[in-house]
Amino acid sequence: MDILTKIVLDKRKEVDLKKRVVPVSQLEAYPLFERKTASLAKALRNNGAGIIAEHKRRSPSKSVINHSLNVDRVAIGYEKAGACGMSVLTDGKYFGGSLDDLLLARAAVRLPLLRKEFIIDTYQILEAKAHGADVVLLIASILTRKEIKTFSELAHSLGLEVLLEVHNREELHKSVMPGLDMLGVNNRNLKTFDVSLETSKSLAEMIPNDFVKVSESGISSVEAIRELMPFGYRGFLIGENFMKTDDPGESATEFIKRLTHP
Ligand SMILES: O=C(O)c1ccccc1NCC(=O)[C@H](O)[C@H](O)COP(=O)(O)O
Repeated sequence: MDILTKIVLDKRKEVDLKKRVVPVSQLEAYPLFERKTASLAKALRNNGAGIIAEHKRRSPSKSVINHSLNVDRVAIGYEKAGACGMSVLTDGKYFGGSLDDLLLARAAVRLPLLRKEFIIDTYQILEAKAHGADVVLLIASILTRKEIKTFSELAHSLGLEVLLEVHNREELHKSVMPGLDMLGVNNRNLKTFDVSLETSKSLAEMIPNDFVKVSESGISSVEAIRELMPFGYRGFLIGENFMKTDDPGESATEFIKRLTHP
């Protein structure tokens, strides 16, 4: 069984259990549920650097990346660096994240926050809103077209934006529809973990121009971003490259400085 299938099977069990402990009515009563969200799409359209900096402790492809940092310090560092937004991995089993990470990042910064999660149930979208997210990730390979439509409608009704992630042409054709805010191309094949920027380059021209294009994963240099910009990408999701250092905020600062002042 490939890792993505395994993650999704575990996620279904996890969500079923959570629903019994924290019912929707309780999520809707969280103070953050009423919060007015910020727009990541707008920030990416208006900011030359377009960096979405990620908080990621470990991953199936790299095991341990960094377990010694406080998420709020990382968030403050990313905000000071000039990132457009922050991605917070909330999966516990495979990435060492949690919804508390999202809450702590929310308390620390005003940056648009992406809940990076394997969303397979509307419940997780309500959870995202209740814990301070501005954006949810929908992964085309684990959802039907109907689910993508229902989930993005729910997200929008809560004021959340949607970043839809694809990895190939079939996923793109299956899932492009009005109402998505950003379209992300993941350079990492989530089944084999192979990473190639060619994935972003080859899919770029098939993405309608009304979506903000985001390139995700395996970006470790300013040169990579310069290669991707001519293909229309305005957002660049970077995790490991910042998180593997002792000070991800400082690392993001240097990176954005080099990008914007060549
Ligand atoms: O990162 C992984 O190993 C991974 C494995 C299986 C599913 C998802 C995975 N990562 C999620 C992401 O998409 C990345 O964390 C994100 O794009 C940042 O990537 P990177 O800059 O390469 O850390």
